[in-house]
Amino acid sequence: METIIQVENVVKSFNQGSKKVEVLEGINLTVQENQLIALRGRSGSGKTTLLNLLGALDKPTSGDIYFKDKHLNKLSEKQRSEIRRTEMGFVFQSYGLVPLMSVEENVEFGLRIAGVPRSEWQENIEESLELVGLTKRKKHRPFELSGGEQQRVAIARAVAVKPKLILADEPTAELDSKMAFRIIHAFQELVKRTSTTIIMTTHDPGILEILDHVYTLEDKKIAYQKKENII
Ligand SMILES: Nc1ncnc2c1ncn2[C@@H]1O[C@H](COP(=O)(O)OP(=O)(O)OP(=O)(O)O)[C@@H](O)[C@H]1O
Repeated sequence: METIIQVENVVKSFNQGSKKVEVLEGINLTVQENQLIALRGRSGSGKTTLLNLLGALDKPTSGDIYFKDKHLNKLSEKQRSEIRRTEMGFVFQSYGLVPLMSVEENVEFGLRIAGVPRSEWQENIEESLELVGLTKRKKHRPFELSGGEQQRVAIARAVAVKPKLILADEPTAELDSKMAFRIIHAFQELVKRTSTTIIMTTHDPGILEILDHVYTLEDKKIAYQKKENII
């Protein structure tokens, strides 16, 4: 099994006014490919901060993060952006959809910038829109959709690329529970069928219960949660 993410002694602090606030302190984490991982923790515990570091959107104050064999902190901004574009998918709270593009064009745009061969676009678009239940809305533009539907477009856009790593910040937050489980099952299928790894944050006890790998951020540290202690 290939290690996709290796985090070693990562510390992250922010300057808030004249104060330096430490959010993460000595984080160590190894993630293998083909895993679906949930990250939980109370509001403000640093979940988004950690996802930003794993996705090379931000740099740790100290410590090392490796994506496959690449030391993320040592890469140039251009190299980091190239990795984000071609090997990672993001489902973040501001969905980053292009307002002038329809649902299917937004997904297609994701495939284009990730460098997926054009011959695969149509099938990937159809498959990913079907997964999130938006086939019938594919001609609509984001402003015609609800928050939950926009969230599902962002999920389809990430899933369509089948990247090495998907980072998803509360991807099911705005969905009803039936749709939330549908998305989680789609994630489970994706990690089973392709070499994708998914790291998602969630507070939802029903979702935490069905996932095999749950990590908790608490007191600036991360801990692996044994299945029987999750809820
Ligand atoms: N750019 C920043 N500058 C200053 N402080 C920041 C910055 N980003 C995050 N923080 C602080 O870091 C802490 C952790 O924030 P983060 O968003 O990672 O938490 P979270 O666990 O994702 O919370 P939530 O569940 O509410 O989304 C918070 O106290 C926040 O104010």
